[in-house]
Amino acid sequence: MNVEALNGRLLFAIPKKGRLHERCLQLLAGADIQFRRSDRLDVCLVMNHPITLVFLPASDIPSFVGNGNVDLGITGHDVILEAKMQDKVTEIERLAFGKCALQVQVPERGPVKTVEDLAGKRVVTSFEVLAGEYFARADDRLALVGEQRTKIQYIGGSVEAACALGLADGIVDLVESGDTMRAAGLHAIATVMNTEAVLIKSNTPSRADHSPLINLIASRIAGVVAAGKYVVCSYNISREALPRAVLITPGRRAPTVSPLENTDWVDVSAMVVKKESARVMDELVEIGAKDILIYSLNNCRV
Ligand SMILES: Nc1ncnc2c1ncn2[C@@H]1O[C@H](COP(=O)(O)OP(=O)(O)OP(=O)(O)O)[C@@H](O)[C@H]1O
Ligand SMILES: O=P(O)(O)OC[C@H]1O[C@H](OP(=O)(O)OP(=O)(O)O)[C@H](O)[C@@H]1O
Ligand SMILES: [Mg+2]
Repeated sequence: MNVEALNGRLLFAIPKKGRLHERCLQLLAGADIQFRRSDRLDVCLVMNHPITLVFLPASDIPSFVGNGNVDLGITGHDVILEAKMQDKVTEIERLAFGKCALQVQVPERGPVKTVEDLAGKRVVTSFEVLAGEYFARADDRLALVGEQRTKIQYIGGSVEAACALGLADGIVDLVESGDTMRAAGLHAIATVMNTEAVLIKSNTPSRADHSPLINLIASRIAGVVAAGKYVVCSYNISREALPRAVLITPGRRAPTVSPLENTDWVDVSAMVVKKESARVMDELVEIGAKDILIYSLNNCRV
């Protein structure tokens, strides 16, 4: 890769592996950001925009973006706070994937039942900053000082094994389905924070002004995210029941209502949150709607 080739290009950091990688590639495809990544190469030119993609570990992306080495990035909200970069980056868009919770976990069959029981003991985590802040508050509440305070130890992975190995009395780690936690004989006793993947930009871009391109990419990505969250619901309803129907499907701005030829019925279509579409259909049936159809969206701009 020729360094010259990077000049003037927007640098966009993408997680190179892990839980966020595959979903990021889908998002780039949906936003029509085209590239060919040769084997193992972590820097790659986008063919149809003046953008260079940089593939990095998710936890390194906040500081690259925050320090202005990279203009734009996708990573977890959790690792932005862990890297203390929340004042150096702007979260442009929540991406609705990579959702999980950072939780305090202890052995299911053990003496520790609460955060207060665990305070002062040994906690192992990959999130030493967030866990440190959380337990510092607990220690302060309990007026623990010096050696009495919670001992936070960092390990890079497989944190869930720490209690069984005798390294820790509790851990702070991410939980999505809870399968990892349960398999390790642990259960959660508190939530430090909830997280999801976010699109971020640097507050101190160190190179050319890429604002128009950043806005274009952000708008395309927002469209792909919205298309995954909404469906279009269309149905026929009598004019008399229309006011009730509009309450059920208010749309994002307002529903589209078109008259049906030679009847006192109308055809209504509106965007509906995907997760709520079954309930919405039930309610429409109840007020006499007919021919209720749900369409999924490939892409949209809202
Ligand atoms: N089980 C999960 N479900 C949803 N999101 C997750 C999960 N685990 C991690 N994440 C999110 O993904 C981010 C990166 O974590 P991940 O474990 O995927 O990366 P990694 O540690 O670099 O990769 P790997 O674990 O494959 O070595 C986390 O900071 C969090 O925001
Ligand atoms: O609640 P669950 O659905 O089981 O997901 C939680 C697990 O996912 C992540 O691990 P990852 O797969 O990244 O492996 P790692 O521990 O090697 O990072 C996280 O560190 C938890 O261990
Ligand atoms: Mg991991």
